[in-house]
Amino acid sequence: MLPPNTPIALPPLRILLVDDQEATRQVLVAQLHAAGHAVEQADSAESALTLFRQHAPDLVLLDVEMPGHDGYWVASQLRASEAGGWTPIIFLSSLDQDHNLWQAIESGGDDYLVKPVSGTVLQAKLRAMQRLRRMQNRLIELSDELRVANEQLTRISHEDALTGLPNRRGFDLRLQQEILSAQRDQTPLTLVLCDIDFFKGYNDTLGHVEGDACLQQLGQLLRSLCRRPRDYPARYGGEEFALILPGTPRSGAMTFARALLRTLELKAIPHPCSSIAKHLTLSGGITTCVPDKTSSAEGLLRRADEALYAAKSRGRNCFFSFEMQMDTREQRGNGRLPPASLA
Ligand SMILES: Nc1nc2c(ncn2[C@@H]2O[C@H](COP(=O)(O)OP(=O)(O)OP(=O)(O)O)[C@@H](O)[C@H]2O)c(=O)[nH]1
Repeated sequence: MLPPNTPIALPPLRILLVDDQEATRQVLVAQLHAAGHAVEQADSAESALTLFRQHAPDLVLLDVEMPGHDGYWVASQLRASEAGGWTPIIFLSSLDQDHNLWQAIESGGDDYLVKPVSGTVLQAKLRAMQRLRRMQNRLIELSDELRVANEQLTRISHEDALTGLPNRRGFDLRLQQEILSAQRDQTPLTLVLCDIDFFKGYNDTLGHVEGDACLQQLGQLLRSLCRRPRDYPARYGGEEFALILPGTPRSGAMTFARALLRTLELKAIPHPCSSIAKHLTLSGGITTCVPDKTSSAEGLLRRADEALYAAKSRGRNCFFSFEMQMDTREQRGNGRLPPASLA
C-alpha cells in the first residue's frame, strides 16, 4: 500500500499545444517537458488541424484567441474529424467571462483554464487527464479482448467438435451465401448430402468410440477431397455429411462423387457388419442447379435428401442425381474409370 501522498505513476501524455504566442508556448512547453510529457506545437488553427491528424495526440491544450480561425472553431473541427473517438481538449485563455467558458465547452472542449495558469493547477489537470487516458486505454484493451473472444465464439459455434468440420449452423450460413452468389453470377451450384451405410451396425459392433474415430477419419477424407478453395465440406448431423460445391455442374458433381467412392474403396476402412461391402461405404444425394429467384436452401436440401433416399433404395454405396437421372454406378457403366482423386 502506498503512503497517502505518494503520486501514482501515470504514463506521460503526447500533447498538442496550440497558441499563436511563442512566449506563452515556451513557458508551457517548459512546464510540460518538466512533467515528462511530449509536446507538439501549433501556432495557428490550420497547423493545429494538420498536427492533430499527423500525431493523434492524447490531449490538446488550446488557446482561444488566434488570428484567423479561433480556438472554438479548432475544437469543433477536431470533434467533427474524430469519428467515434474523443481526444480531451483543455482551453487555455485569458478571457475569463462565463460565456467564454460556455462557448468553449459547447464547441467540444472538456475544461477551461484562465491564463496565466499556475503550474500546480496545470499539473493537477494533466494528472486527471492521464488517469482518464489510462482508463480509456484499458477500455480499448477490454473491447479488443471482447472482440477476439466473440470471434472465437462464432468460430466454435460454427464448428463440429468431433470432426473439426463446419457444423450445421456454419453449413446453413454458407449455403445461403453460395446460393446468392451463384444466382448473381449465374453459375451452377452443387449440393451433396451423404450418409454412411449401416453405421448403426458399425457402432453396435465396434462401439461408439470407434464410431467417433470413423466419423473423424471420414471428415478428414472429405476435407482432403475438397481441393477448390470454395468447396465446403460440413458435418450435417450424426453420420450425415454435406458438401457445397460452387461452380460445379452436374457432370462435375458426378465425377466428384465417383472420386469420393473410389477414395473410400482405396482407404478400405473395415466395416464388420455392412451387408454390401467389407469396407465403409457412403450413399449420397446430389442436386445441381443454376439458382434463380425461386431457389432456396430448403428446396436444395429437400432435393438432395430425396436423391440420397433414392441412392439408399438403389442398394447404397452410390450417389444419385435426379438431374442426371442416374447414379454413380450407371455412370461407371459408361466405360469411364473413376479417378482416384480430383487433383
Ligand atoms: N459414434 C457415433 N455414432 C453416431 C454419431 N451420430 C450418429 N451416430 C450413429 O449413426 C447411426 C445411424 O444409424 P441409422 O440412421 O439407423 O442408419 P444406418 O445404420 O447408417 O443405415 P443406413 O443409413 O440405412 O445405411 C446411429 O446408430 C447413430 O447412433 C456420432 O457422433 N458418433
